[in-house]
Amino acid sequence: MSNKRQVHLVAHFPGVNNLTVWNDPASGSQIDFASFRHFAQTAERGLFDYVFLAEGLRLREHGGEIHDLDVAGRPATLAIITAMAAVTERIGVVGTLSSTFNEPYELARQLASIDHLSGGRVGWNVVTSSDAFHGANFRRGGFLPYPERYVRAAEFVTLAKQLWDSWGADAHVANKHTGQFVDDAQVDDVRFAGTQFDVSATSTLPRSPQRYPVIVQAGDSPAGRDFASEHAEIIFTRKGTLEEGQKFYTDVKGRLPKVGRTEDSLRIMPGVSFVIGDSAADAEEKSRAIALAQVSPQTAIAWVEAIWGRELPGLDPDGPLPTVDPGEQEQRQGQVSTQVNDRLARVQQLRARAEAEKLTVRQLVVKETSRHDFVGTPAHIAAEMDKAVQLRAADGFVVIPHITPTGLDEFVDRVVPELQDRGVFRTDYPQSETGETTLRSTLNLPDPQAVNAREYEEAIA
Ligand SMILES: Cc1cc2nc3c(=O)[nH]c(=O)nc-3n(C[C@H](O)[C@H](O)[C@H](O)COP(=O)(O)O)c2cc1C
Repeated sequence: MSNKRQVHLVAHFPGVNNLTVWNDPASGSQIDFASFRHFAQTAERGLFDYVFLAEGLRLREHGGEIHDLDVAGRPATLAIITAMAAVTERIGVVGTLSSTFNEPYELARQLASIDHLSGGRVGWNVVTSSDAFHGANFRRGGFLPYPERYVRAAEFVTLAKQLWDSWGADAHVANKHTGQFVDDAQVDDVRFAGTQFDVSATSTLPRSPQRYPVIVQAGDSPAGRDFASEHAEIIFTRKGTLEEGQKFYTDVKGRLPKVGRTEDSLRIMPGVSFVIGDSAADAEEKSRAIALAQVSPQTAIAWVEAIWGRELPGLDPDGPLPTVDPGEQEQRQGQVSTQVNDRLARVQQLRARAEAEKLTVRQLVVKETSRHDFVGTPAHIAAEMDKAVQLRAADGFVVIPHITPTGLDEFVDRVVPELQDRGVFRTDYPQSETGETTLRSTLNLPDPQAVNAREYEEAIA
């Protein structure tokens, strides 16, 4: 292996936004297990670190109705990652699960179970979730005030780690001669009293192969970044360009020494899209066609209505932007990118862009929403990815195809060999001296520090 910094790759299952082209003839089901099996096995064939699922907790709405243009109705995360683990050997399985709406005891139990069942290949993307629209589905009946969300997330992860640590390494005795199954002295009761949780519990499970799932985080505020520097081993970010990436990378890695962590203990992985062509021109052409498929005429109108805060009957997607002033009606629920604080300012900004670049409604929405990060031949894409990693804009990428479930195939067949030829990507899954095959060992991450519960409780007292 070369001395160059190595590229990490993660495969994001498509399907939770308009970037997925579900009406392409090549697109398959987002529900059938065959889709998840194909995707996970393709990613494993490509030697990816893990397969990754985002999670939407409520169907999106537009004008008070289910938003009927986007993919909706995918099975729940924990069930899918468990099923994908069953049809793969080495690749990790990572799911997005909210710390605002779940309960630590139950989620810790589920994740430890999957860690056991998968031989130590599970990870958890800790998100705080976006708004009260999602919150209405839950017992809380709304949303946690913004400043408390990361407090809850930190308490959630701390309590979960105490539960995962509560069985000693040798507590599971199962001695057929003595008849002793469990060593009670090695199983601690967990008592946690924080501002969000008051829990007294005994874990029902022995320590799992990884002890803790690999912790991923997605959230960009200063509080989110602090949370990541304390708790996360991977950050999933949208900072996909070289400049944005380098700034983010320096900021987040700069927070680590303050909490006693090394640079290598946290990996930064932007989500990126790609379009592969036989030549640069071919790829550009494909990129334009995919962008148009991602933004149908109806999708363009719905997007503009969401920004304008009103219905816009009769709006021509191939004509100019509406001349009416924005309204006050929230059209879209459940999609962060269309929520605006100052509608008039946003509308003026869009009008200025449309005028300067001479864009129709649909062309403008394409420009605003469809960004293809890596466009070109396989060799070009590999070179650009390599460059971003060497220049510390990222440690690797969360690759997001636009077709379910076969959109990753071409990347694995054509871009992965180019990365290997450059000496920046593995040619096999690593074999550790101890024979470890956990996700954390695949990622080459250090063992995380055990949480000292007493210190934590003193700190928040
Ligand atoms: C790259 C990225 C991906 C995210 N994916 C999800 C997701 O799949 N499900 C979810 O509920 N929230 C997701 N979130 C939202 C976060 O949970 C969080 O609510 C949001 O980013 C606001 O937190 P912040 O102010 O720290 O950025 C994501 C955020 C980012 C930045």
